[in-house]
Amino acid sequence: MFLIRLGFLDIGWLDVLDITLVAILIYQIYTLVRGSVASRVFVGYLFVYLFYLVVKALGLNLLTTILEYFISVGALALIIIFQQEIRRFLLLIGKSTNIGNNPWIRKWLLRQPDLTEPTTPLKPILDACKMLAAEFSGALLVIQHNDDLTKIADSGELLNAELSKPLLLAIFNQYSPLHDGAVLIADGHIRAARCILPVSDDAELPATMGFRHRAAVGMSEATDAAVITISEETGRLSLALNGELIIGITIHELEERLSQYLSKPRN
Ligand SMILES: Nc1ncnc2c1ncn2[C@@H]1O[C@H](COP(=O)(O)OP(=O)(O)OP(=O)(O)O)[C@@H](O)[C@H]1O
Repeated sequence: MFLIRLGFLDIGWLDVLDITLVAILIYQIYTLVRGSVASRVFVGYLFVYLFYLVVKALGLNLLTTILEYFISVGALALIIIFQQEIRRFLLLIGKSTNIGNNPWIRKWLLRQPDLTEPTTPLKPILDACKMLAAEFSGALLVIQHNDDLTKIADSGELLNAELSKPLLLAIFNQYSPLHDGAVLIADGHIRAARCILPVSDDAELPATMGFRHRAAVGMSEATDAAVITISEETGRLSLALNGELIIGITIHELEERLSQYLSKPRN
């Protein structure tokens, strides 16, 4: 059944639905890559594709073949260039469709057990953060969740020490040889210090945010770890989760968010 007839074009309900869905998809991709270097690549690729459609419609066979080859190789290149954006996009979909995160649904519909306390005790971390923030000591703390962070640990100095507030304070003391970079915490242990984290190229981060904060966001984009930063300049605490940075979080809020985020199902 046709909805509109535009000259030789018959547009039906399905075509309208198709065009709307493609428009929403392109808009979502655009908002994800907006501001980054990848956005220029995205717009460039879109233009090449539109040019290809015109060339094909005109019946220019040689140019169509060349562009087809370019577009198919380009699709592979796009996946590599947009790694971070694709990951963010899938995480977003995964998060918004993960009904299993709702405690009521977990318990009564999925018949899954309750959530346990995080495997890493939060008290030493929170106490250390409070003190470091009060002293304006810069710090970067990565708390492992489910993803394997061996590569990150290997980029720094392996410690495998019991997690404690005094040890965290000693590491982030400005005279400590371990204070630069990030500390990696997993299963109640400080696995490593001086770790190097991936840096985010998110153009929407405030210009005042330096590399410590960009590294926190980058790490939370690339993995499911929770990352805490303490600013050396302002003493402000921030928390990065799934690529989002919560700037100027209070200790109380930090505790709530961490214990909720790091809780795992009881076996
Ligand atoms: N990629 C990274 N991985 C791990 N640590 C990093 C990384 N980039 C920066 N850092 C740490 O952050 C420290 C401070 O960096 P910078 O001053 O650029 O950050 P900032 O976000 O402005 O933080 P602050 O508010 O504390 O100044 C560096 O000395 C280093 O210890």
